Amino acid sequence: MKYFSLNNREHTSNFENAVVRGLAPDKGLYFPENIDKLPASFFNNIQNLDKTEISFEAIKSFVGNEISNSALIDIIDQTVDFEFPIVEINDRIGSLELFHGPTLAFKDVGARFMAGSLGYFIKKGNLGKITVLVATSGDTGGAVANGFLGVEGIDVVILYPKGKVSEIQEKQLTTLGKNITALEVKGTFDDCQVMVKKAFLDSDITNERKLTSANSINVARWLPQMFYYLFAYKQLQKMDKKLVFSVPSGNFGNICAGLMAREIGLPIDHFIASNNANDTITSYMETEEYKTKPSVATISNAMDVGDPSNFVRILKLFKHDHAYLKEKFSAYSFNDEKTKNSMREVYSETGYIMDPHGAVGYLGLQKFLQTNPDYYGTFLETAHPVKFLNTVEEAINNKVAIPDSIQSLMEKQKKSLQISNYEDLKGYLLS
Ligand SMILES: Cc1ncc(COP(=O)(O)O)c(C=O)c1O
Ligand SMILES: N[C@@H](CCOP(=O)(O)O)C(=O)O
Repeated sequence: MKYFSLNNREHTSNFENAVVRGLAPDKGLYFPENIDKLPASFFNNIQNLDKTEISFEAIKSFVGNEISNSALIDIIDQTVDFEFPIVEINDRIGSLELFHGPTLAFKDVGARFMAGSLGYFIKKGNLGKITVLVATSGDTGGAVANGFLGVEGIDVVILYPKGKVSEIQEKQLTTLGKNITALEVKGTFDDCQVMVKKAFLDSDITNERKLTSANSINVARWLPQMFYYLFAYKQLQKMDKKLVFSVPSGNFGNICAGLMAREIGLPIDHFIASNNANDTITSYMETEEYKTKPSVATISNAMDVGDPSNFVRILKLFKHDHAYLKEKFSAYSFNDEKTKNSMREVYSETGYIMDPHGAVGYLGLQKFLQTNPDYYGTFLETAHPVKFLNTVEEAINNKVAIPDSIQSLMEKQKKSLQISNYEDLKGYLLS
């Protein structure tokens, strides 16, 4: 499959090179040249397909013949070896739980698929050592650390904003050691993301080290996030209403993967980007003017993003047609108080515990359904509530059971290096 840079159509790449580079040489995000629709027979037969078969059909045209079918199936098998259930909240709303993987957040899918693909290309070719640079506002870091731990030929360097991730998130990305290094940045997630993108264009660094990204800018991190929308559809196919998904959004990679799943034929009528106080896209939908805003800290910290990377891909998917975008895509923002209230209400009414990100997704869905009675809605529960223990326990006024894996993680020693600016990052990468 051929990809091109969204900054300049002339910059093209195959899948392997897009994965190995992360970002195009002009700093643009890669986008597939062709998007093939899955045949109607795939959806008619979906009840008879398992997770690996569904994922393989969805991704194979994006990979082309660059990974052999049997290797691709192995990578997918290892990527989706946990459950993706939809839990009913009421007769109009379900929660698609994406937190049953090893780091308890939806990022495990993309991180594992990318680790498998990059590992395959390293083994096959003569690529030498690769440094995977990643910026995280909380969950990507842990998932990438876990997915790439011990992968031959890869060093991982994770940048995270100091004091702005939860205690469990920080432990997940700072305690593994081996080929994983965590850099604690004095600043916001957006600062981390800017530094990562700058490093790709810095020839002093790229002459010394081969760099790629494990953020959703990388097609191998972004595209497999389509899988769980298809798994969800398998569970929802029986519904006799139109379907809408509400996606708690920060960097917009997750919702953009859902929109790509729709593009390959998934019959989802509408998508909602549910945001916290970081409302760059909510404002864009009202004004049609894209104005980045400095990110503000919220209780749904992994969505504290002021300049979401993937929105350009969404505009491309909608061919820059604002009227078409508005018909199929809504964006709403909610503050922390509303988020906590919804966690409390849903818990007291149903006993279901939402994490703060899922709660923002729930709020967006609730708002949409108020004026759209002919839909059945699913919100994505993107992380396990235990990852935000204090916030959740305070909101529901009750204790959350802590899994054994988290108990032992909390006893491990955090190891990180402190950096303040780009020069510090450069110094580290050249050292
Ligand atoms: C728990 C959780 N929910 C939602 C998001 C937002 O997802 P995206 O950045 O793909 O919009 C993130 C971070 O990516 C997250 O970690
Ligand atoms: N919320 C993310 C931010 C980075 O998003 P990504 O999908 O582009 O990696 C996080 O948890 O780090």
